[in-house]
Order: sequence, then structure tokens, then C-alpha cells
Amino acid sequence: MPEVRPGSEESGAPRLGGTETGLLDQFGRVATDMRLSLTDKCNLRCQYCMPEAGLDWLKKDKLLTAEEIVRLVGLGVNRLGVRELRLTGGEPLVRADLVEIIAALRRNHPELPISLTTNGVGLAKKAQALADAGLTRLNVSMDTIQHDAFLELTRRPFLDQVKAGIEAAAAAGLKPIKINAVLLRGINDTTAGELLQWSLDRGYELRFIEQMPLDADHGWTREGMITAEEIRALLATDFELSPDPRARDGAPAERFEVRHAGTSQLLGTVGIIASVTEPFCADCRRTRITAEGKVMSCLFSRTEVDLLELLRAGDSEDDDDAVAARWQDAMWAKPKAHGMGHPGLGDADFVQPDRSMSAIGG
Ligand SMILES: Nc1nc2c(ncn2[C@@H]2O[C@H](COP(=O)(O)OP(=O)(O)OP(=O)(O)O)[C@@H](O)[C@H]2O)c(=O)[nH]1
Ligand SMILES: C[S@@+](CC[C@H](N)C(=O)[O-])C[C@H]1O[C@@H](n2cnc3c(N)ncnc32)[C@H](O)[C@@H]1O
Ligand code: SF4
Ligand code: SF4
Repeated sequence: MPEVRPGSEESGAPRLGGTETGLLDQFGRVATDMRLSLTDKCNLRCQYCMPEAGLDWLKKDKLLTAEEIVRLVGLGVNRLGVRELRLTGGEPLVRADLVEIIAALRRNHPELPISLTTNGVGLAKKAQALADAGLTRLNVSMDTIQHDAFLELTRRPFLDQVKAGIEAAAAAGLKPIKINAVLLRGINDTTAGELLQWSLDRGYELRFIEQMPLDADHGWTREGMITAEEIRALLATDFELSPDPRARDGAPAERFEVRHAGTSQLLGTVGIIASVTEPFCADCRRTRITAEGKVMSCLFSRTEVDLLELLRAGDSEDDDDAVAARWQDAMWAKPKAHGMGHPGLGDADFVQPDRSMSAIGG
């Protein structure tokens, strides 16, 4: 395995300007899925992510501007092999210029799949404008359809708004709609089956996500989290799951076909994202940029590489070369798994990153 990224300054070879190697890492993975955080701010306080009091939000001048976002995505797509873009956060809908950002990205990249991960608060008002601007599809995080459990988990009483947002997105044609749900023991675990039935009835693709140690409160424990195996057992009370024959193709979610027990009628599919117990790092294609323009090569990286400084140094061809090269170097150093040399969230040598999921970009 080469120690130095081909084309990097250290290799002594001439810079490749990105196109030959793209966002290659030392384990041979190539990142083509760019995840860009638009803000660290959020209007919910999900227990598995944010502390009750919120966090110290970034000052506006520290955030990537709309122009910087468009430039970075341009570099990613035109020079570094990015093939799909996910806009996330924090909560991307709190960014006032979101629709303009999507419209500008769409003008520059007519074929690029652009998706959004959102908590759905305020989505009802914006769904049509997002679709008109050129958004391809979205994922809405909704962990339960029980008001009490939603309030306890997110610490905000906005469940009806989220449901209305999902409906508005479907009406605006932003399909397929994926619903993300994290289960917390004693809060919403027993509501998993009814959330699946609700999603199947409406043609939404629900995915259950194992809770990862990315909460600002550092309250995660390996023993306390609900595993994929438990999720499958919880669902087995009402449903029969069988492996979806479609190829997984590097996606975090393992998909299952859903039927009622003892019947043959296909009701839809459900995904399970087992980041902790059945990790998928060997096929990881993701590169993340935080809202302040730092590359995080892995969700659990403890190294962050700043692109904002270079972006603000100038916008000549040479400046673009420098940004692309630094991004490539950051990705070359991507760890093998979970921010380390091996998979193992919760292992003795695992160190939780300082940032919460909201400050990385989920
Ligand atoms: N460990 C790990 N978990 C991830 C990664 N990407 C996504 N996840 C988890 O999967 C969840 C769902 O991710 P989303 O971005 O909503 O969806 P997606 O993974 O892009 O799936 P699609 O919409 O099917 O493309 C996230 O909230 C994370 O919990 C990753 O790179 N590493
Ligand atoms: C950080 S949020 C950002 C986008 C938006 N605010 C939302 O909630 O959809 C992206 C995704 O990360 C997931 N997430 C947050 N903290 C997590 C954790 N500790 N473990 C697993 N998933 C987590 C959320 O459920 C959500 O689906
Ligand atoms: S998961 Fe999303 S909605 Fe919940 S606190 Fe984190 S950023 Fe906000
Ligand atoms: S933990 Fe890191 S290497 Fe593994 S899938 Fe997530 S981002 Fe990729």
C-alpha cells in the first residue's frame, strides 16, 4: 500500500489537478459521494445528537457562503470525481439561502443528484420551492409518530409540522422519500412497528439507524444502544423481513422486503443502517465538508483539514488547484474505519470525536 498519495506534493510527481485520482484514499476507496453541511444550527435537540441547551453556533463569517459552496461543489464535480451531493447540517432548512444555493448548483450541474437530509420542521412551506429549484430528493428524520415520544426525544413539540412537511414533499414530487429513524431504548423503541406501517401505507422508505457515539453529551454506550439485530427482532412481531435482492452498492442501509407474517403480498421495503454492529466502512464512498469548510474524511475522524482559508485566499486557477489538492490529501489520509485502523465503536481504543453529528453533517 503506497504511503504517499499519488500526485501529492510529497510524492514528488507533478500535481494531477485532481482528475486522475479523484478523492482516493490509502486503502483504495474512492469518495464520490459529497456530503456538505450548510449550517451547524438546528431547531431540534435530539438526545442522540444535541445537548438540551444547544451548542455555540458558528458566527456567520465562519460559515461557507453560497458562492463558496457553489465553488467547492464545482471543484468536487468537475475535478475530483464527485458524483452525488447530499446537503445536510445541523438543519439545512434554517439556512435562509437554501433555495438559492440549490438553484445555483442545479444551473451548474444539470445531471447531479442533489439530495437533502432534514428534520422536516418548516418543510411544508418550502417543499415546492426546493423541488422547483432542482432538488432531486430528500430524507426526513422522524423517529416516531407518537407525540410524547417525539417530544421526549427531540425536546420540541413539532411532530405535526414534520408530518406535514413529509406530505408536502411527496406532493411536490420529491420522491422517493426516505424516513430516517434512530431508536432509543425506553423512548421510541416500542413504536418502531407502527412507524414502519405508517411509512409503508404512504410509500415512504423507512430506515432504522443504529445510534452512534456522536452525541454532544457523550451519553452513548455500546450496551445501551439498540442493535440491528434487536431492530429486526422488534419488527418481527408484526412483519416478515427478507433480504432485498437489489444490489447494496455501497449504501449504508441494508434493505429488506416487508410482508405481513405468513402472507406473500409485498408491502414495501425497510432499511437498517448498522453502522456500529455491521459496519460498511470497506465500501465507504463519502467525503464530508463541515459548515465552516473543513474536510472530514470519516464521520469519526479526529483530524479536520481546513479549505476555507484557501478558498478565501483567492479564486484564480492556482487557488482552485490548491483547494483541490488539499482536499485530496485530506481524503488520502482517511482512516480505515470509525476514525481508526479497524472497525470498533466502543472498543477500548475508540475516542469519540469532539464534534457532535450536528456539527459534522450527518
Ligand atoms: N458510520 C457511518 N454512518 C453513516 C454514514 N453515512 C450515513 N450514515 C448513517 O446513515 C444515516 C442515514 O444517512 P442519510 O444521509 O440520511 O442517507 P444515506 O446514507 O445517504 O442513504 P440514501 O438516502 O439511501 O443515499 C445517517 O444519519 C448516519 O447515521 C457514514 O459514512 N458512516
Ligand atoms: C445530523 S442530522 C442533520 C440533518 C437534519 N437535522 C436531520 O436531522 O435530518 C442527519 C442524520 O443524522 C442522524 N443522527 C444524528 N445523530 C446520530 C447518532 N448519534 N447516531 C446515528 N445517527 C445520528 C439523524 O437521525 C439524521 O437522520
Ligand atoms: S439529528 Fe438533526 S434534527 Fe436532531 S438535533 Fe441533530 S441536527 Fe438537529
Ligand atoms: S465510519 Fe468512516 S469509514 Fe466508516 S462508513 Fe462512516 S465515514 Fe466511512
